[in-house]
Order: sequence, then structure tokens, then C-alpha cells
Amino acid sequence: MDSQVLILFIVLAAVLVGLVSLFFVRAGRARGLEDYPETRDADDPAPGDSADSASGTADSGGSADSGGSVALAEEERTAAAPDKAAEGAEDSATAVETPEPVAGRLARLRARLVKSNNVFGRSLLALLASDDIDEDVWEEIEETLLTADLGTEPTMELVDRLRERVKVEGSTDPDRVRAMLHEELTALIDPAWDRSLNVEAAGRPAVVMVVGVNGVGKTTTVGKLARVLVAEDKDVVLGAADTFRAAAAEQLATWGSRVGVPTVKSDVEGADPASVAYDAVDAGIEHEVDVVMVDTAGRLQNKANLMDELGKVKRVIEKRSEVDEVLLVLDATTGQNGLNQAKVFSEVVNVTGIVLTKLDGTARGGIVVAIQRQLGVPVKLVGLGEGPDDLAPFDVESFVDALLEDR
Ligand SMILES: Nc1nc2c(ncn2[C@@H]2O[C@H](COP(=O)(O)OP(=O)(O)OP(=O)(O)O)[C@@H](O)[C@H]2O)c(=O)[nH]1
Repeated sequence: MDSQVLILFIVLAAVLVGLVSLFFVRAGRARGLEDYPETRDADDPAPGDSADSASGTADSGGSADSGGSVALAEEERTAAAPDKAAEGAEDSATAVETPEPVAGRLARLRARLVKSNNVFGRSLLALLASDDIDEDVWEEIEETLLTADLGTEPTMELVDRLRERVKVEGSTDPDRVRAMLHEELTALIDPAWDRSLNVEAAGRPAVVMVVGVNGVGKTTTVGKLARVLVAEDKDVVLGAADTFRAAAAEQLATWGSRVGVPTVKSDVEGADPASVAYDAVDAGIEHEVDVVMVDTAGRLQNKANLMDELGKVKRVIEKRSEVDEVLLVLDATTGQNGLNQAKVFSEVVNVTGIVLTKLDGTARGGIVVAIQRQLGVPVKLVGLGEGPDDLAPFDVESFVDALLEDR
């Protein structure tokens, strides 16, 4: 009799434990990414970690390589966006910023573009406004375009076409010549490119990788872009695969937390970046977010081992998901040097879009043309300042308008 009571008691206890754990699992799922475990042990494979990643190949991803645990930053777990947060997180959600809507950003930032390209536009228009555009004037025009980093071939093309039109139309009316210049510059920059970001993927998160040399503004761009996506009501996860620089992951997590976006990062300095990237994508898939953005460490294009590592980061992500967009960040102030970077990065990770940063600090806007020509990849975004909302979609008309604005 005693033993029957004991068995009954054990069975009842087991049923009770089962019910309680089921409740917690469901509640956890309903709460979403903010309940992602704070740390995941290095030896504990990431959920959905592929067989490949565990196989120990050179390209393998997953937590086993990360050299430590992967954690969501403390801030982002407490600063989830209001509509995505657990009910109990409402208080902390009040601290989350509302990013500026994307529409009209370039209009706001136009003054900066105008200011920095003042010399370019003014001297071109002044030259073209002369009654008699002789050989010397055409040469000066050429020089101005070259100084603006338009590149030799596009400069020659532009000058030839303008010369031809001025000759054929026989007009030196400044307004007319200015309109011709506007048309020719627009044609050179080419409005036909598809400049939309690939941030929609059916049935899984879109994956965006951000690459480039040191200090060009990668982390800042990921942060600003997270704001753009949040403003468009997307769920985003950031992956801090810049494991070289100790402060980089924190910097990224801070950007994310400002708009309630979580960051997957390693708490071990020098951890395998491919592993962190894999974990970020994995977390994004598991929590059914819209976009995972992976920030990578700055690397010189002539360091073969670092470029190999970047290739590996992409290949490891691809074990878990397609990579939809590879954004190469270029600093506009570095001029033609950006072209070499673009070429090498493109060979390694198949760049799909350019982000041109620091365009607020240079009159070398012509680099847009040179890059697109050489690379066959469109400029999709421009950085026009250090402020959180100083990133705008690249729009050809507004760009040329700003270059040739009356001052
Ligand atoms: N003026 C201006 N500054 C910018 C722009 N974008 C980024 N910056 C600044 O450029 C500096 C470097 O930016 P980061 O985002 O840290 O650059 P990074 O490429 O991630 O750097 P590493 O990780 O060291 O390679 C920071 O001071 C940014 O504020 C921009 O569009 N305009």
C-alpha cells in the first residue's frame, strides 16, 4: 500500500513539473528576443547550429569557435522597442528613442552637402557662365571635375558631351548651360540603378553584412541603419562581429539600445568573428526578426589574412542563411583610394551596395560616379554627419541639385 502511494505521489509530481515547465517555455517564446539567454556557453552549441559548424572544418561557425560566450548586451534586454517588448518591460521602453522618418532626410541634410560641395558647384557654374567658353575654360572645367574625384574617363565624357551640346545649341545662357550640366551629371551618376536595400526576405530574416577598412564609419553606419529600419517598423538584431577592437561591440550595443534593438556579441576579446556573426543570424532566425545586421572589423584590403577572414565570416553565415546585402562603407574624403578598397572587398565578399560616409566633409562628391563605374555597384546610402539620423538614401536628383545649388 505504502509503495502504491509513493508511486502515485511521484507520478503526480512529474505531471506537475511538466506542466510548470511547459508554462515557462511558452511564456519565454511569447516574450521574444529580450529573453534570449544572457550568456551562452562556448561549449553549448547555438540553437540550430549546423552539423558543418560542429565538424571542425576551417570554415566552421557556431559557438564552439567563439572562444567564449555570446551575450546580448545588458542595455538592449532592458530597452526593447515598445511593440516588441514583454509586458513587464514597458518602463524601460520609455527610454527608447524614436528615429527620424527616412522620407525627407536628404532634404534636411542637403544644406551640408551643398556646403561641402560649394567650391565644386560654384566654380563649375562660374566657368560655364562665361560668355565665351574657350579652350582654357574647358580645361579648367576638366580640372574642377577631376579635383572632385569624378575620375578621368567620366570627366572626359562629361566635358565632351557638354562641349558638343553648347556647340550644337549655340547657347551660352547660364541657365541653359546649367540645365545641361545638371542633365549630364545626372546621366553619369545614372538614376537607373536599383538603390533599394535588400532587407526583405521571405520566411526568414534578411541578412546584411557591413564591411570596409578601419575608421570609415562601419559601426556608425550599422547604428544609423538600425534606426532607419526601426523607423520602418522592422524587428532588427545586430551582430558585433568586430571582435578586434574591445570597444566596438559596446559601441554597437549602445547604438542598438537607443532604439531598442538587441546586439549579439562575444564577451571574449578576440573571439572568432565568424562565430559571433553565425550566432547573430541564428538568434535572428530563432526569434523571427526581419533583419540581422552584422558589423565587421575594419581591415586593410592589402592584408590577405584579414581579407580571408572576412570571406570566412560570410561563408559561415551562409551555413545558416543567405546573405542578402553586403554593404561596403567608403570614406568619401579618401577619394580615389576608395576605389582600390572597393575592388578588393568586392572580390572577397561580392559587395552589393556602397555606403559613402563623411560626404559632409568633402567637395569630392564625384567619387560616387567613379565607384559605380569601376565596381558596377550602386551607391545606396550616404553619411552626412555624425548625428544618429545623418544617414540618407542616395537619391541622384537631390544629389545633383545639391551639387549645383545656387548660393
Ligand atoms: N562627419 C562624419 N563623420 C562620420 C560619418 N560616419 C561616421 N563618422 C565618424 O567616423 C568615425 C569612425 O566611425 P566608426 O563607425 O567607429 O568607424 P568604423 O569603420 O566602425 O571603425 P573601425 O571599427 O575602427 O574600423 C566616428 O567618429 C564617426 O562619428 C559621416 O557620415 N560624417
